[in-house]
Amino acid sequence: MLHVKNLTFSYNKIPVLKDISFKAHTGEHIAIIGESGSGKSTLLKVLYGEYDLDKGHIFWKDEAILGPKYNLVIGYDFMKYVAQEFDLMPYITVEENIGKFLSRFYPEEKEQRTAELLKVVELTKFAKTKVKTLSGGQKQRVALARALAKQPEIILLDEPFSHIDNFKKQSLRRSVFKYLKNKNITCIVATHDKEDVLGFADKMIVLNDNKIAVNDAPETLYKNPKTPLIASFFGEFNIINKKIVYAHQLQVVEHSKLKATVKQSYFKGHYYLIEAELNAETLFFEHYQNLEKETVIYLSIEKNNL
Ligand SMILES: Nc1ncnc2c1ncn2[C@@H]1O[C@H](COP(=O)(O)OP(=O)(O)OP(=O)(O)O)[C@@H](O)[C@H]1O
Repeated sequence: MLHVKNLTFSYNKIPVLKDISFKAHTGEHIAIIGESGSGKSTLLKVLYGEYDLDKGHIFWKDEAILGPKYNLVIGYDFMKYVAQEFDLMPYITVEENIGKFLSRFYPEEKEQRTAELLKVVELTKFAKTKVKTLSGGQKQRVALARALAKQPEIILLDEPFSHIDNFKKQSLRRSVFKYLKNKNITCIVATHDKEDVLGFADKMIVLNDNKIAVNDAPETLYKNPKTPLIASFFGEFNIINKKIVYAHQLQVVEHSKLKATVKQSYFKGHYYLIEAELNAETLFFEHYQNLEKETVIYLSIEKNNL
């Protein structure tokens, strides 16, 4: 288990992370979310032992994770970290990069393991390609596979699919997260993308104002978003009568107290997102068809429609 206790960290004088405490059990998947600059990447780096803490402790099982003041070499064998900037070896092939840290003394095992990981990151076809000729997304996948090569007990992933196109992203995400679960590898993912969280994360930690605002199951937070920051992670929402109402919870009805005027319709695939004006405030709702500008409509809140 990863145990973070009252962690405070600052680069200079002002703390970027204040009094952070949480646990991650073996095999658990924890997502770290928060606005840009909220300290997600910093938290991962600190967990990896890249910096010394101002206060607090980090433990993996019984071992304290310590920063450079105590460790000549940063990092631990049981932990891998995939940063946003991946430092691969450009002049060797994809499979050589992945196999780099695997023992040469067991060539068959090395080959098998490399093939397994190439499959997980969907790069089998590129095994013999030199890394310098790959795209950003392909390089990101090599970095992931390389981190998994010597199976870690815990992996820290910073925006792991940010460079990967939408065609590949869904299946790759499923493949990588399924692999981590099957191997019981604890995984901490910093992300902006709700698709990395919903359906995969056991817990979601929201960083705000340098602290943990909430730490709970994504489903619980989605169904009962206590703050606009949490709701905004899941999608478009409105504040109506001081309550958070997702855009998809509003329905057009024949008559109601919520009378709005359509200002814009955005095609979103299986629905349209409609921007409307209600009491001089902008409001968003989802509708099955396009609505003409200046159409007057009435809305009702379907609280059960989550
Ligand atoms: N090496 C550094 N030295 C000084 N300040 C830093 C350093 N790295 C980050 N910061 C500051 O720490 C704060 C948190 O940055 P961090 O990169 O952890 O945020 P983030 O939530 O990961 O952001 P993003 O989502 O944009 O990647 C920011 O205010 C940033 O400017």
